[in-house]
Amino acid sequence: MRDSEFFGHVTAVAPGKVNMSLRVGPLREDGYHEVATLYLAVSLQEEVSVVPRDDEAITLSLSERSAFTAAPIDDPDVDDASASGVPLDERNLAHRAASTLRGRLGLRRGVDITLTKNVPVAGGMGGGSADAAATLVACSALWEAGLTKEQLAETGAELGADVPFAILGGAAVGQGVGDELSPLLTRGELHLVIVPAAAGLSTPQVYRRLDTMRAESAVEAEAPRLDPDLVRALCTTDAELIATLMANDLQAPAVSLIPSLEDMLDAGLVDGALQGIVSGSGPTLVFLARDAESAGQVATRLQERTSVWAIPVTAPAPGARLLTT
Ligand SMILES: C[C@@](CO)(OP(=O)(O)O)[C@H](O)COP(=O)(O)OP(=O)(O)OC[C@H]1O[C@@H](n2ccc(N)nc2=O)[C@H](O)[C@@H]1O
Ligand SMILES: Nc1ncnc2c1ncn2[C@@H]1O[C@H](COP(=O)(O)OP(=O)(O)O)[C@@H](O)[C@H]1O
Repeated sequence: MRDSEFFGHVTAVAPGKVNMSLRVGPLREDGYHEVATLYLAVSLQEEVSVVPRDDEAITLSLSERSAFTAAPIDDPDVDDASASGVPLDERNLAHRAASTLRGRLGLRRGVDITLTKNVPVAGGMGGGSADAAATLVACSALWEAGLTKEQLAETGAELGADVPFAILGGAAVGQGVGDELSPLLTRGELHLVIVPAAAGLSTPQVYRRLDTMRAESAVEAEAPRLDPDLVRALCTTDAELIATLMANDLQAPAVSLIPSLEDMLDAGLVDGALQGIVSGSGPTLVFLARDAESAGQVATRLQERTSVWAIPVTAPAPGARLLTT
């Protein structure tokens, strides 16, 4: 009897991410934008358990240990899949991951998937992508597929632009639509504070708002490019220097959709953060702190003064990996 059959389940984890820099080029014909981004995996992670079934069904449930299940704000422009919180059907990225991998392997096996969501939903931290990454890793082990991380990342790229990074983890430059990764060798640790918002934002909606804002101000989008000083500063985890170079082209559109984010960004700086930006497409905010002690203080002060939830995290964190087999 094989290990996975003996235990009957496999559990994998995958990290949420922040974009320490996100530069967005013009809208392409395929509806995507060319990006140049500096991904950083954080210690907030999703957990996915898979149990084999006797039939071919793929089922999904949310564990009671989940910290987040919130739905995003209503938007008539947004399709159902993005407007219904965490869908527990074939629209869920974990479901799609299991189904895509099964198809690639030519298998007809079913699986029960349980998600423990610790990354804010629709928050710009790639929680769904982390679920997909952890599902690929867990199902690959359960089905004894013998695939490399690179092969899993290839399959992941079919599911979403951020999925390959959730498999890789650590720190990386992302190009193309965000799926062409160059891993960075970093030394040291960064201390961040994550501030989730009460409601989420739809990623396509934020990209669309950027296009509209650019069109209205007659700004021609240029080919996206990362500041090489920022990449160097990240490799040496030089928090002071990173703080001066963090940037996000999706911040202005996210703030225009949720104006109160601006006040919260100011509050974090008043409370001692070196810098604060919107994470990816938002609305989660990420503050960079000088060290662990400072991150704890920023989080405590923000919570006391504004009654938001502020979570100190560390980075870089490892990519998707098995907890048990
Ligand atoms: C903005 C970023 C920053 O890392 O992530 P989030 O902050 O949402 O997590 C990414 O670009 C999002 O990645 P991800 O959420 O995986 O995107 P996908 O599911 O592949 O695409 C959702 C939609 O976002 C838009 N999109 C995504 C990526 C990209 N480079 N250009 C785009 O215009 C497209 O409208 C696409 O249909
Ligand atoms: N496993 C999943 N977890 C969360 N949301 C998911 C998942 N699968 C699909 N979705 C859909 O994708 C949207 C964005 O998910 P998420 O990855 O949390 O945010 P973001 O793209 O901002 O990082 C959600 O609003 C939801 O409708």
